[in-house]
Amino acid sequence: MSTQTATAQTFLNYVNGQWTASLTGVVEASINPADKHNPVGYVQKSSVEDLDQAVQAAKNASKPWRKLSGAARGDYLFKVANLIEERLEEIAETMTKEMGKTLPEAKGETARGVAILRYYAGEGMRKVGDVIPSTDSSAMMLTTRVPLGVVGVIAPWNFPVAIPIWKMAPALIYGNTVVFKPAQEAAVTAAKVIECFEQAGIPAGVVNMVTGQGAVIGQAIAEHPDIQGITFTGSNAVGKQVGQTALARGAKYQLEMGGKNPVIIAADADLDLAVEGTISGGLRSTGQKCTATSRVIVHADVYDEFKEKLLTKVREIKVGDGLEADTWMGPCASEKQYQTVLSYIEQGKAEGATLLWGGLGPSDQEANGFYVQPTIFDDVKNEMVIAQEEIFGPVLALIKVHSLEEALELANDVAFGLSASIYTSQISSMLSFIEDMEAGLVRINAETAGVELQAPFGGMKQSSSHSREQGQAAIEFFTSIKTVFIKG
Ligand SMILES: NC(=O)C1=CN([C@@H]2O[C@H](COP(=O)(O)OP(=O)(O)OC[C@H]3O[C@@H](n4cnc5c(N)ncnc54)[C@H](OP(=O)(O)O)[C@@H]3O)[C@@H](O)[C@H]2O)C=CC1
Ligand SMILES: O=C(O)CCC(=O)C(=O)O
Repeated sequence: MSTQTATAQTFLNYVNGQWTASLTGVVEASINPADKHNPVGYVQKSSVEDLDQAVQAAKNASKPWRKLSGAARGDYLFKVANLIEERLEEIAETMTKEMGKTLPEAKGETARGVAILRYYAGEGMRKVGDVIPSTDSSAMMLTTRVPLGVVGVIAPWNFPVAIPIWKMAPALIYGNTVVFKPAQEAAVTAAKVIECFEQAGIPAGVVNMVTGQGAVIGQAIAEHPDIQGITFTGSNAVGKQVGQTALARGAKYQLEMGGKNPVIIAADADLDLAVEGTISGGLRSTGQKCTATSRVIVHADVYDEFKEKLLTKVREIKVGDGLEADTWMGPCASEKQYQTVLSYIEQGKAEGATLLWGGLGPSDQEANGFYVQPTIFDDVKNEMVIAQEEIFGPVLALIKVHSLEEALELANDVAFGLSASIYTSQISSMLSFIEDMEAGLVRINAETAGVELQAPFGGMKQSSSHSREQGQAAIEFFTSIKTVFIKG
């Protein structure tokens, strides 16, 4: 699994049931964004040859795994869930050190991973098909489902436990084997999750992990002729490339990408609740959620009051190392993310938006970590870049409107359609919002983030490839329907 050096551990790939060093012999440091001079660990910078070995192992393991009963596959997932639960504190602490979210958030996410595993373990005992009347009265017609074969999982760093699990658990329960490429940024956390699969005794080759650069390992997954399905979460640019590569060779693919999620604050909203939801939706995890609130569309009648209440609460936010008990918001996950956020803040100022609060890293911590203060822009116009592009940082853009119709028009006037929320007490406004909002997840009097594992999750427009993950919806991606006609 790992070797100890004087400073930090080195984590290996997991291929065919063995912890294996990359053929390249090259490792990369995984940086702690709150303490950039102390790596959390070293991970393999693998080559396409390493990936080929993992795919071969997954291919070899495919038939025996597919032949197991769903209940037997479920038993393995229950064991993995128990092992992650036993190591919850350690895994969550690694996550906080590796990508910066606060320890309570990391613990919550790890517990969510456990719950997802248990949910899909149970799926092994649920129905997979229907009986459909045939026009031939002496025949029987039914549907069953078969796995795709080998599934490639390309995961981001922002939910390093939950996202890989919500892709791997359904892949496995429906009989697929897996080659997992975590984000290099969060590969130590990923290795600890994979250790739990190993400890659960999952057969060799059923789950494999290869770390390395996205442009090398991720691209090779998209291109590999022995990978039949690819599930991806990350940026739009990379997602579309993965989708096009998969389509060109006839592989199935699923993409979950960006968002530019609005919250609408109606004139009749409970403003305290709306402030709470805007802060939690926009700034938790340092705004690094695809479901994070980034546009705050407020009715003119309550604009000033809402703004004052929001400012009062945002001023109280303590930014710091996510391991410290009094920290509310951790650093950006990486230097790249930090630079991206700062450049969007500069762009907002240059475009003429008014910087109400934040905009800089707290100076005493800056030298050691990638900190950005929670940031609020006022006087934002929908055509500004900060109102159109995903920032993936703790930046809120306030936009004033004069009616619900105008709010909905602006809310929909972006390329994305992942999540959206409204704060209102009027049923008619709720109904208009549900009907007219172009988003895969619409939430009333609740923040834009916060996905429940048993419900379908995915976006409209540029936010996804239009499939859905999680809950019962996952079966649609991870299986193919086979229609069976039996004539006696
Ligand atoms: N929807 C979401 O939840 C997420 C959205 N994003 C958005 O993307 C922006 C950039 O973040 P970033 O981490 O660079 O996102 P990426 O899309 O680059 O990364 C997501 C995953 O794809 C891999 N990858 C990178 N390049 C390729 C490629 N050519 N082919 C296949 N896989 C590849 C990455 O590997 P590696 O990182 O190891 O190189 C990682 O595992 C963020 O600012 C945010 O806007 C980012 C993360 C999650
Ligand atoms: O809001 C959530 O709970 C999930 C967010 C998510 O899926 C993501 O950021 O990729």
